[in-house]
Amino acid sequence: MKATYLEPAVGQYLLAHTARPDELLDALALETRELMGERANMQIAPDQGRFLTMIAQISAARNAVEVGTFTGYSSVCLARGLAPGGRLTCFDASEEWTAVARRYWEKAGVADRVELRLGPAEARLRELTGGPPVDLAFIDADKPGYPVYYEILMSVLAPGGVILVDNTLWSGRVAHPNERDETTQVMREFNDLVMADPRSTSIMLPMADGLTMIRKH
Ligand SMILES: C[S@@+](CC[C@H](N)C(=O)[O-])C[C@H]1O[C@@H](n2cnc3c(N)ncnc32)[C@H](O)[C@@H]1O
Repeated sequence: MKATYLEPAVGQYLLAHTARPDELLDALALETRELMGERANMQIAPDQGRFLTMIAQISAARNAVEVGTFTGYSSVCLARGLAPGGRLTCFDASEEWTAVARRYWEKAGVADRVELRLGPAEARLRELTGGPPVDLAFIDADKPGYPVYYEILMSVLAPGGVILVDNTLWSGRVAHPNERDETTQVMREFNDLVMADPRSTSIMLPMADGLTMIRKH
C-alpha cells in the first residue's frame, strides 16, 4: 500500500474502494516480489494503475508513451485503456526486467499494441521527434532524467496532451527544507520547473508517492 500521505486506515479504505482485485495484475505484483524482493517497490501502486487506465480511456489516447517499464505493471494498465487502434511505446534500459513485462503483455492480450524500445531513455525518446504527436505519457524512471524526458515529451506532445509523472513527492521529503540529499533536490527542481512552465497546467496529486498530471496547452 503506497498511500503514504493518508492515515493508514483511510489509505486501506481508499484502496479497497478503488482497485478491485485483478487476477493478472495481482499475479504480476506477486511474481515481481518473488523475483526482485525489495526492488518490487519500484512498481506503481494498484490505485495508480486504475488511475492510468482511466486517464488513458478518458483521453481516448491513441499514441501513448511510457518511460520506465520495469516488469510491466503500469504498461499493462495504460495499454488496457487505449482507444481502438491505440499504441503504447515503452522505454526502458533493462532487457531482464522487461522480459517479465513482455510475458504479461501477452497474458493481458495487449502485446499487439505495445512496442518496447530498449536502451538509455534520453537517446531513444529523441527518436519520437518528427513522428505522430503523443497524447499521453507516463514518466517513472531515473529521477535525474526527469527534466530532459519532460522536455522531449513536451516537444512531441499534442496540444491538450497529458504527461503523468510518478514520485513527485519523494516520500514527502521535497516539502522539508532540511532534506538535502541529491534526489530530493532533483525532484524539487523538477517540480519547480513544471510549475513555472507557461506551456502547461499541472496538478500534483497525493496519490502513492505523489503523481503529477500535466496538460499541455
Ligand atoms: C520505477 S521503475 C518503473 C516501474 C514501472 N512503471 C512499473 O509500474 O512497474 C524504473 C524503471 O526505469 C528504468 N530506467 C532507469 N533509468 C533508465 C534510463 N536512463 N533509461 C531507460 N530506462 C531507465 C529501470 O530499468 C526501471 O525498469
